[in-house]
Amino acid sequence: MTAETVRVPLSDRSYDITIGANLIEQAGALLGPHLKRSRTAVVTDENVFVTQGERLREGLAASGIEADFITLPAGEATKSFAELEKLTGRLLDLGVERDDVVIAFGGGVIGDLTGFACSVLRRGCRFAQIPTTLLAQVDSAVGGKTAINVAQGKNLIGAFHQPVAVIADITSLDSLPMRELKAGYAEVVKYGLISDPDFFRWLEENGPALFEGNEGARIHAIKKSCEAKAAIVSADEKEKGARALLNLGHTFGHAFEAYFGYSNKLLHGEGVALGMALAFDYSASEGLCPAPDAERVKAHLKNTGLPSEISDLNSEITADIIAKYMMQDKKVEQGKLTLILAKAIGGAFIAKDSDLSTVTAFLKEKTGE
Ligand SMILES: NC(=O)c1ccc[n+]([C@@H]2O[C@H](COP(=O)([O-])OP(=O)(O)OC[C@H]3O[C@@H](n4cnc5c(N)ncnc54)[C@H](O)[C@@H]3O)[C@@H](O)[C@H]2O)c1
Ligand SMILES: O=C(O)C(=O)C[C@@H](O)[C@H](O)[C@H](O)COP(=O)(O)O
Ligand SMILES: [Zn+2]
Repeated sequence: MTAETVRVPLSDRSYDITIGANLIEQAGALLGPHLKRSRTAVVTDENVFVTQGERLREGLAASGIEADFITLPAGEATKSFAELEKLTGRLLDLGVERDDVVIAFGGGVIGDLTGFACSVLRRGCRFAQIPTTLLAQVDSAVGGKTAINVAQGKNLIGAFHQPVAVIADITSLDSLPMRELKAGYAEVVKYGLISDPDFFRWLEENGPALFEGNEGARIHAIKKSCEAKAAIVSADEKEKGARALLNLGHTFGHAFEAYFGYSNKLLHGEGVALGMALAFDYSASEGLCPAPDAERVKAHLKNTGLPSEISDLNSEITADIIAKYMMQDKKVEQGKLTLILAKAIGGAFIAKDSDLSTVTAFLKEKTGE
């Protein structure tokens, strides 16, 4: 099967996303043109190192590139100040230079942390993304948002820093646990819900094939997702406008992730799934979206095994706690919430000046308070 390429056009920061099977074996050939010397640092996590590390070492060595691997703990808690400090120290100890290309090899946690470290290392060094989760292949490896989490909220300390290349090897997904695959799928569904009802319908029909490992279905879903994200990012790199649409479900979802302390009680994609369900329900409750559309969204998430109601979390969270975290969202303007709502499946829009008390009342109904 030949590889597909999606371009992210961003003037002098443009890059290609290469999507296909067995690309890790070709990593040296794909990244070689970006490297100024035949040595690189690879940042990864324990699980990826064990399941995929040797493939990458050999894929680089095949082109004469030597790699120093830095292996971090797996999981969301790694997107922290403490790990950032350790990682930048290790990259400096290795003598990584501004013109070097550090490779982020893993899921969104590794990509976001490594990208952020590279944005500040010697005031900015280059990096490439080799995403190994579905979530990272369809979303986090693309677009240049990098960040760590803090107690106040998700991704609150970060920078925009674009990679020089993205290599999405679908065969890396073969070792990914099903729960992670499903969490990543939530971000795929997001693109259908934002602006592509036909793609949402395709997912309703083909989601199961994707989970069963059908290569064609995986490549199609990843390519469609990357095309959608590339179009939005190239039009609005720094989220001054339309890029906020990519945040569908995130103002709610990030609040739940922060409440659970960035633990594996709730994965990012699971939070996004629940957040999108709430965004559609809230839109319906405000008379903005037909109720059957909200029901259809929730049914698809539920059938996939993703959370679609707050009660699915089995927690003591209250509407006020959710609202407190929501107010830390980066889209807040002059003390007012910005939400991504929908007028239909495929009809998401940006709602500035969203009223916190109306949202809190809606959440109270949802939590049963
Ligand atoms: N920058 C962005 O635009 C953006 C977009 C979406 C999400 N994110 C961020 O991405 C993060 C979530 O990313 P994620 O879902 O990839 O989580 P993750 O990076 O924690 O990876 C999920 C789990 O899968 C394991 N893993 C990864 N690849 C594997 C493989 N091929 N085989 C076996 N195990 C593997 C990891 O070790 C980890 O345990 C969140 O922090 C979220 O905020 C960022
Ligand atoms: O790329 C974007 O823009 C997104 O919003 C993609 C999201 O899926 C991603 O989770 C992002 O990190 C959230 O952005 P944030 O600005 O709310 O932290
Ligand atoms: Zn996300």
